[in-house]
Amino acid sequence: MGKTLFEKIWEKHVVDTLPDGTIQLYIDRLYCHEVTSPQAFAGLKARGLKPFRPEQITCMPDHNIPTLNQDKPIDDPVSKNQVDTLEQNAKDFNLTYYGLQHPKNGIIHVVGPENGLTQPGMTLVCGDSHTSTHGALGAIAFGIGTSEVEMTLATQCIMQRKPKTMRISIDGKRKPGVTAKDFALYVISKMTTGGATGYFVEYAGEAIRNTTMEERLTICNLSIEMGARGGMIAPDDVTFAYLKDREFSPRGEAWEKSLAEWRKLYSDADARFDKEIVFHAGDIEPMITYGTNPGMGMGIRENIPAMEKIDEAGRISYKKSLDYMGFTAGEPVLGKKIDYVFLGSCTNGRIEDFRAFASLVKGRRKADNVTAWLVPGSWMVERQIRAEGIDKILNEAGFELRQPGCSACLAMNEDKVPVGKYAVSTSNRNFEGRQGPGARTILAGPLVAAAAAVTGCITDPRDLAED
Ligand SMILES: CC(C)[C@H](C(=O)O)[C@@H](O)C(=O)O
Ligand code: SF4
Repeated sequence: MGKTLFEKIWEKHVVDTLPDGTIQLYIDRLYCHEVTSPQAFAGLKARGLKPFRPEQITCMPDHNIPTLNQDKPIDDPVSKNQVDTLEQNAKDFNLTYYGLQHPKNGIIHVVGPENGLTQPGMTLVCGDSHTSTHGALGAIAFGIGTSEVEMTLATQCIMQRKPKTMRISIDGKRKPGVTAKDFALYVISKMTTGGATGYFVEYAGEAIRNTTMEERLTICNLSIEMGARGGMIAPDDVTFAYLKDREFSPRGEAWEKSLAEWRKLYSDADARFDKEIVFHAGDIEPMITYGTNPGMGMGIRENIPAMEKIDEAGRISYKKSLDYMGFTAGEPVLGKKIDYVFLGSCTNGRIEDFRAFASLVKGRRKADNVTAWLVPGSWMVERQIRAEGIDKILNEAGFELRQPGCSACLAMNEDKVPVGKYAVSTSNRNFEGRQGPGARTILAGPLVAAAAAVTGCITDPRDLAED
């Protein structure tokens, strides 16, 4: 029987199998950020250990950093301490560190791929659930806890149970105006937030094959929001073209050698998945969420599901969720006034997202009732925005660019949405309080965010495109 993409990579990385079936898995890359690494480094130090493979570890602060005045000391003492601690740990152990304002700093899940650190066939971990993003390049990438960060620092291995495999295919061609974020929100709305728990997902099908590399990163990023251990896409010419000549990509003869290996990374025709699911791209509309988890999503023109449509057991929490959002079951969300727009995060903070946003706001003006935070996912994205003149288009439309970081995605810095206010956000989580205490988050792709930013309310971007 053939092998799945997941199995091909997994099997190459198995070091040992314990009597109880637990696998000791070799890890090619460990990424560390400031939130989930301090105790891991402290544990390492307490045991007198050193990182086993320091050259395979990259550290950078991203969660706590301000998006203005990054040249000044961080005001918030807790944030400052976390960032300083990561810098000190990286220094103590001689690890690669991209600190504040370093040209390669940014959100770890944006920086890894764009520098060619993440490559097909790798195993890769980080103390962060959205590590699933890196699977877009055809790698096994997943989030781990802090004690596992410590284990990986010390041994470059991790103890894991082999997850089940699931293939989610999206067949056919997408409609105009539908983005990768819409694919992801659609899939999660159908799967629910627990629908892929225990599985490692491979995305396949015509509509996936026809995505750009950045779109694939968006899709894999959201895998965790349906409970999946990770998500991945078989590498192909799109992947290889993206990786060619990136700073840490192999070069010359090594590139050719890697390419020959990478071309073997696909699921064989007779490979068996534990679960197969098929969706049709033509069914997918621009999406928005109306509730307090990423599975509560719908086409932007639809009405919020009526109470009768909800299982009786779920009605109390459904009502609670809508109450938090200030929405009523059965009503449309289209036309609702909003207060904030956040373009950014490891989901939609890449150059293509800024291009998409700019394409729609070009020649229009930011709505007066909207505060907009446009936060590039990294300095590399920021530089490209300027090189392409996108910043000028944004400025002319009344928008300003901020400095890179996680920012309002989880509001660990000053970028907090005030209580009761609505934010259309291109990030990945709309949990209660995620963007600030009492903040109300509506998840969407960059085009829906742009349409909201210029109209001040929830607007179908296709209506503007037809103006
Ligand atoms: C802070 C970190 C542990 C967390 C995660 O694991 O995802 C964060 O990145 C998030 O998006 O909620
Ligand atoms: S951008 Fe958001 S989702 Fe991504 S790592 Fe940062 S906090 Fe987590």
